[in-house]
Amino acid sequence: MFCLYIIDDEVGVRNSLRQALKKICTVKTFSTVEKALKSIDEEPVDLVLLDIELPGIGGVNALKQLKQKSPGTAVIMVTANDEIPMVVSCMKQGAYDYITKPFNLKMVVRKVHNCFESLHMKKEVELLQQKYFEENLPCFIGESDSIQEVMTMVDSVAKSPAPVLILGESGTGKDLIARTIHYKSESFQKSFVALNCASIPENLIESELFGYEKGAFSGAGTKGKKGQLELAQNGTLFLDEIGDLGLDAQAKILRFLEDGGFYRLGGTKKLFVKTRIVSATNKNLEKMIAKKLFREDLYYRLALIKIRVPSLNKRRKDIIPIAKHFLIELSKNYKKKFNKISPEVEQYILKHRWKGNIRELKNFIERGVILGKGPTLNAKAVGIYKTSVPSKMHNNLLQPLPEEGMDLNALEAHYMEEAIKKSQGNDALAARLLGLSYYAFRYRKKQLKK
Ligand SMILES: Nc1ncnc2c1ncn2[C@@H]1O[C@H](COP(=O)(O)OP(=O)(O)OP(=O)(O)O)[C@@H](O)[C@H]1O
Repeated sequence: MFCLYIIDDEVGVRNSLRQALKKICTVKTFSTVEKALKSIDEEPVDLVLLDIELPGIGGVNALKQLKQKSPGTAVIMVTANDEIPMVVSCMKQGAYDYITKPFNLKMVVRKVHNCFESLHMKKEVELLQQKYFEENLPCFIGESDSIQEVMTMVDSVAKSPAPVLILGESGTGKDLIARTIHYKSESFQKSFVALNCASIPENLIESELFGYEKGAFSGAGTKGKKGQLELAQNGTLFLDEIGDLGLDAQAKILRFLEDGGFYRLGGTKKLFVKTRIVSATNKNLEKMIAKKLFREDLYYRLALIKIRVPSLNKRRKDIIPIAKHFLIELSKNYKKKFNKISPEVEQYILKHRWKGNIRELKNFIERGVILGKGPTLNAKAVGIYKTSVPSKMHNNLLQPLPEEGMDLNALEAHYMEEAIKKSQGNDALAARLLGLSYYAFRYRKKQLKK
């Protein structure tokens, strides 16, 4: 049952309203707003009937205080006929509605009833949105100030249909942020369609984006096909790697952003859809504009709202929470019982430069979960070893630098090859022989082959 507060200094008003409304909700009455504000801590309130002429503080200030303390509470102002400017000001401050004195009690009951209905619908939508969110999105972890700022921005842009451009290095979470924007928007029940512009050959991208009519080109088939823009109708089209979009397709996307219209390939009829465009790239679009590889006018359209996702190395506070989150999630996926990261691995994780950002960190943990036994993720499982070579042995290898200089790369290549031979293809062992982490070794091995 909904809970209603009546705040009015006249006992007669409080009593008559209580009598009229007690059948449809739980009613509490207060003579001052201070008393009501204290009570909110113990019993949250759905709707307040607030007298605009409260002695002392006044209705407008009382409304401000109520909204500050309990932003989700609806407020109906109770007013005498001649206070219309004040009512207008209250509505601007977020009041739901107003009723005028002397009351028509039937009308009061109807207004309160309507308000409860809309609160009920709002709650249902919130629950549904939460369900969609949980079903479609993995958990987003981020404690650092910089990622909190990104999330605040996501919350505020989600509600508008404006295009958003997400910038950041590979693996920083741009895709996840694009999905979050969609599932926090009012069109969360509509489609979220993701198109990776880099993975589609240039000659196919336009038909993929805009669709085609039958017989538009050889191999177009007899039926025609909707493009991703149409499939995301009323929802969101996420254009990942937008920096890889060819100039022809850029021109067509620009036209769509200008008037919401487009043509299917081979089509003569202009089609209109309401699809929100969220795009992302790890490229420097401004440099691409200077080289005439990206249209400046499209850039300004796409980047009406720009979100920059910081690299993991710039938000080191998030590294351990994200690693722990992946450990638990991946442990569940692989039916293992990991629940802890050893101090040695934690130190490594904290010091390592995660060039591949969260994706690289995830792969690192996943490998440990697959190879290790648990419950602790230790150095052996993730393939990080300290050198087992006593340091005095290094001294025997060291020679003074020759006058003519030397080729350090050749020296490294020599010992890399020795270690590969000795370990007979076991990279973890070779890494240990050279005092390198598994990943550092693999990286150098790849460089060796180039
Ligand atoms: N804050 C986060 N919390 C938990 N998981 C995250 C977070 N950010 C990203 N991830 C996960 O990290 C992986 C990489 O993220 P995502 O694919 O969104 O990166 P991206 O920036 O779009 O990469 P690319 O530029 O290569 O497309 C995904 O598995 C994603 O779910």
